[in-house]
Amino acid sequence: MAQLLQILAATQKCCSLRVTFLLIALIIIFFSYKSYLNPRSQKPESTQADVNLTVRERRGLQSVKLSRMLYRQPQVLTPARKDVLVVTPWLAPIIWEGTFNTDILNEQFSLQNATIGLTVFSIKTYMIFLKQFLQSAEMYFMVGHRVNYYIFTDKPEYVPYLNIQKGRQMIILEVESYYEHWQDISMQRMEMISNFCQERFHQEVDYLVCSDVDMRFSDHVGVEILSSLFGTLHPGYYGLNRTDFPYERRPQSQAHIPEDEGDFYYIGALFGGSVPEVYRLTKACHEAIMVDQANHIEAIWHDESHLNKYLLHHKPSKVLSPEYLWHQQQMDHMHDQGMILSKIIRRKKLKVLKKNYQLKNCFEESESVCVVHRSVVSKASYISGTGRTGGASRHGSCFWECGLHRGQAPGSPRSSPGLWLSYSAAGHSGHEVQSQDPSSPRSAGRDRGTQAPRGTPRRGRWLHGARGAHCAPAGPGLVDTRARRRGGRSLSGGSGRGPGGRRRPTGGGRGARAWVLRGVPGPPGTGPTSGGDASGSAAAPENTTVSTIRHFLSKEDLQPTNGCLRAISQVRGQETGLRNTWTTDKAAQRQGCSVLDPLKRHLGPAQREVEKRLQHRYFLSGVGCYEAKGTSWPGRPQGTA
Ligand SMILES: CC(=O)N[C@H]1[C@@H](OP(=O)(O)OP(=O)(O)OC[C@H]2O[C@@H](n3ccc(=O)[nH]c3=O)[C@H](O)[C@@H]2O)O[C@H](CO)[C@H](O)[C@@H]1O
Ligand SMILES: [Mn+2]
Repeated sequence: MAQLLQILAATQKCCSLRVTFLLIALIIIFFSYKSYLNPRSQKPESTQADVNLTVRERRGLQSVKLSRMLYRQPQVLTPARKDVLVVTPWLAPIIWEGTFNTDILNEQFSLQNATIGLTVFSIKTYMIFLKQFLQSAEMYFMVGHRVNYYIFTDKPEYVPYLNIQKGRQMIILEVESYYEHWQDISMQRMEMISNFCQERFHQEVDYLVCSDVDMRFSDHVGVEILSSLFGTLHPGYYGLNRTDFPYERRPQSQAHIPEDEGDFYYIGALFGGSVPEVYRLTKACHEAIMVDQANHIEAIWHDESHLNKYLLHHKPSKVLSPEYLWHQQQMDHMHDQGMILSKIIRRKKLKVLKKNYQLKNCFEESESVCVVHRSVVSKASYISGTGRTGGASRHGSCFWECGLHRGQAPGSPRSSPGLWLSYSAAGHSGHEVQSQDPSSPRSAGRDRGTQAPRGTPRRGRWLHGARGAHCAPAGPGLVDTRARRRGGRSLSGGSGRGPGGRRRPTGGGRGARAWVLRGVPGPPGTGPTSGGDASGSAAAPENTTVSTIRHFLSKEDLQPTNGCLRAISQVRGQETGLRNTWTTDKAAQRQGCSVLDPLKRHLGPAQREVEKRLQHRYFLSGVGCYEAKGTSWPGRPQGTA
């Protein structure tokens, strides 16, 4: 009996031990499963570390450690989307919400240990869009993956300081834009991207995403978009016949596409792929642009036309649906398209910011860039783009003013009349006006925007000389890479040219100045993704966030009160007449579009002078210079079926 009791006790002990072990094992399994099931809940750095280990082990031909994922089985009899085309005839997926599993994609992508480069251009006044673009990218672009932002700008000192996430870098590439017209600047991107692919991208990143700057991310854009070559469907032309696409139709242009060809109409604002593919694309487009230039023809939609030609002959391996680029302003005027898309678009991932294409106002309040037009003569009155009057305006993270002033501009160290534009980060009430005497020889060249024939090399530059003190962006983690790069491998183009020296005739790449801002974990609440103030401006060094761009007009150019608007209308009329390619485009004319050219023939000497001296042509053309008959939306011909 005693023996029996002993055996029973031993069995019980053994059982309780087993139960304890079982419980511990269950707890371990539970926690590890939880994190497998929800990779997004993992910290990006721990995911990366894990993946790195896996990749290292695999590369060293050691054991492969693959994580276990649980997800819904693909339903072979239930298509993910029935309402839209999800694959092209050349078997490239068209990326629509509902067709992919982000967690699987993230996990698989992490195994590649790849870095993504996001190129964006903020040349001249387009700097106004950069902060919001970057802030939103920090929230939504490739979250959890390594990202290099490549910011091409002619004004590195105006690049906003942001606390970027760990594993990300902001690389400011100083390039000189020697073009007067926004169309040229837009096209010049092809050349610059191709140059920098050779120069550095191929060493630094695996994929490139090339984007406009006048946009903001409004939802997640992740690795689902990446492939060797991708383009994005233009929302304005979704579902139209190829004959209605605004391809370049003149056979004289390299971008020419005949009416019986074409798959889709791709938007110029978002494309990308692997570095070698993006290099091929941008190089081919740049070369085609150069041939066109030599033949005195400019494709109807500039780089976008050439992009469309390229993607027709080099089929992209992925196509992004219009969910990736929402253009509300255009949709408002393309009723049918808006109707079609509103039914099928589940998410709007990138939104084009509003630009005021009308003549009425200098600027318009857009989603979070608030712009106030101020006609200041004797009394300070403010007229906002939305019709509000009185006082300055603060909205979102930016504060903007534009207007005329006689006398002292806020914070101006000297009094001079002029049209000026200033911006400052939220939380900063002051203005910094960089004074420049309009009559000084230094300001007579580039800064004043004297007209030069297209492509003419120009002397002088913003960033050297007396204003050097303001030049280098400041801020924690910011490294001027010039020294390192000069000391490193040889750069075929040297360092460009010295102050006052001659610009290289090609546009950027070799020898450009660059600064790198590395993402470091900021104090809690300061990062844009940490749920705090999205402006991230609390720690911003003054020089990089508070800046002013000034434009000078002489007194006689401007009439009181409405002078600003009048001058702008005149310049715009002039510019439109000079530049808009629709005039010669029969297809556009057939669609009832014409160029707004009310003032071209009526320009007197004074107005010509204004036109000559306005260096903010870009800014104006950014505001808009088109008008189409029968619609208030200008821009493109209406693609009615
Ligand atoms: C949303 C969309 O449809 N975008 C395309 C469209 O016009 P957009 O009206 O969007 O062109 P845009 O004025 O935004 O110019 C394109 C880009 O060039 C850069 N930029 C331009 C001018 C300037 O002074 N400074 C500067 O930095 C900037 O990054 C800008 O986002 O057509 C262009 C060519 O006609 C391009 O193909 C754009 O990608
Ligand atoms: Mn744009």
